[in-house]
Formats: sequence, C-alpha cells, structure tokens
Amino acid sequence: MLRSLVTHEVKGSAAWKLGRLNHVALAVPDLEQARVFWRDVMCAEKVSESVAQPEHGVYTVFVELGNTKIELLHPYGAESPIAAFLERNKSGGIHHVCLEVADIAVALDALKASGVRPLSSAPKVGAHGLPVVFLHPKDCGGVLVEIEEKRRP
Ligand SMILES: C[C@@H](C(=O)O)C(=O)SCCNC(=O)CCNC(=O)[C@H](O)C(C)(C)COP(=O)(O)OP(=O)(O)OC[C@H]1O[C@@H](n2cnc3c(N)ncnc32)[C@H](O)[C@@H]1OP(=O)(O)O
Ligand SMILES: [Co+2]
Repeated sequence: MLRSLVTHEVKGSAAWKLGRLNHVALAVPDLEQARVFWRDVMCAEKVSESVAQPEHGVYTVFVELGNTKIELLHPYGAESPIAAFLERNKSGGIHHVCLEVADIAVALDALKASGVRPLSSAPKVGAHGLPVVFLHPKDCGGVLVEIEEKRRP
C-alpha cells in the first residue's frame, strides 16, 4: 500500500502539477430555488443566470465566491449524467470538484498511467469554454473529479 502510494506520488509530481480549485458542483432538484437561496439567503455577490449545456446534459448556474465558485447543476434532457445521482439524493448534494491543470493532455497521460480512468475518450468543452475531462469516482476515493485546462501566465 505504502509503496504504491509513493510510486504514485513520484509519477504524478514528475509529470504535472495540480492547480486551483475551479468549482465545487452541487446537483439540485430545483435550479431557480437554489439560485435564489445562494443569492438572497447566502448573500453571494454574483450569481449567474441559468445556462443550458446540451453537450453535458445539464443546466449550470455559477455562484462567485472570490477564491472559487459553486456550480449549481440541474438535469438537461433525457440522458443527463446527473439524473441517477439526483434519484439517489432527492434533496441534492455535492456532485463533483473541478480542479485546474495547466495541460490536460499531459495530466491525462499521467493519470491513465496511474490507473485513473477518464469518463470520456477525449476532452469536451466545459462551461468556461475550456477543455474538461471527468475522472471515475471509483478511482478518486469516491469523489467525481473534473479537470479543466487553465493555463496561467
Ligand atoms: C458543464 C461542466 C463544467 O463544469 O464545465 C460540468 O460540470 S457537467 C457535469 C455533469 N457531467 C458529468 O458528471 C459527466 C461525468 N459523469 C458521469 O459520466 C456519470 O455521472 C458517472 C460518474 C459515470 C455516474 O453515472 P451514474 O450515476 O448514472 O452511474 P451509476 O448509477 O452506475 O453509478 C456508478 C457508481 O458511481 C457512483 N457515483 C455516481 N455519481 C457519483 C458522484 N457524483 N460522486 C461520487 N460517486 C458517484 C455511484 O454511487 C455508483 O457507485 P456504486 O456502484 O458503489 O453504487
Ligand atoms: Co463542473
């Protein structure tokens, strides 16, 4: 166990560096109710309108927190990848975390070499117009992880 952890650490740090927390995503059963809650009860300074993301099967709302964001998710269409999650968690819940990487191709190669399965064969364009890939929750300690390519100067 220890040996595999150490090997993983060496491999990972050699190939790429994990960046900032871009967002924490919450699946919600009622998007407008959640928007109003984060705006008027939690007093977030900036809460976006709802935007359909047909490529991802969700509607998104972004809540700006200054150091990171909350992404509110609601199913879009019959094939939404969050439908089963909301069936299991009827009041909603934490769905995924999104972490920034400088180069998604390099990160994916290293992750795959470490046995972490991506959930799509290639990156998709995410809510911020940048490449994203989801990583299997069973390979990330039970947490669904989204990586987003964000190159910083
Ligand atoms: C717009 C974009 C952006 O920000 O740029 C987004 O975020 S789009 C956000 C929406 N898009 C995505 O989430 C895309 C990637 N997600 C997926 O492909 C799917 O949601 C899966 C992760 C494969 C899960 O799908 P689904 O729930 O239908 O499958 P399933 O019921 O067979 O679940 C398989 C196992 O994974 C677990 N599981 C499911 N969803 C989970 C989650 N969010 N966090 C942790 N574990 C999760 C289940 O409990 C189950 O475990 P047991 O077997 O132990 O019971
Ligand atoms: Co997301």
